[in-house]
Amino acid sequence: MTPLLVTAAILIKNQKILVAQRKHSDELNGKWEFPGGKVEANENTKECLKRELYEEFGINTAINDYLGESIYDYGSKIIHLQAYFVSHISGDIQVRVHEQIRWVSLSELEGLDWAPADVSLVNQLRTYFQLK
Ligand SMILES: Nc1nc2c([nH]c(=O)n2[C@@H]2O[C@H](COP(=O)(O)OP(=O)(O)OP(=O)(O)O)[C@@H](O)[C@H]2O)c(=O)[nH]1
Repeated sequence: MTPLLVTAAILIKNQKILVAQRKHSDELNGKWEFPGGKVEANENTKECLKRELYEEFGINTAINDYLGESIYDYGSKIIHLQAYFVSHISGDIQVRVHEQIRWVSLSELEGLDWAPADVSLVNQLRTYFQLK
């Protein structure tokens, strides 16, 4: 099975990280994730992330450093997540596709019910900021 390439945004403001909860109707039923989505045929990962953040929240962003990746086998599909640090450039956040969003501190990340593929990214983020 070919892994699906999916991007994820680490958007930090006032030392809080933006996290988003998938809809309860969704396949990952209310799990928390870093916003982003599937890379389309005509774009690279950074272009994908900018597009997804505009579609999901109506915001313009700049895509910065690469954090890392997580490859997770859900059984029916394999997700290859690639995460980047992102800056919010303009536009007020409108929650268009998620159940809700939250701004959480690094230490609060661990208490959320994450999509399984994201657990490794959360750990990488904590390591990046040397919380482990
Ligand atoms: N965006 C995003 N997707 C994730 C994360 N973790 C994770 O397992 N996924 C999975 O990766 C896939 C990406 O789906 P998506 O629904 O966000 O992407 P999309 O907007 O391009 O999809 P669509 O066009 O089908 O609505 C889903 O299967 C989702 O369950 C994450 O942190 N962010």
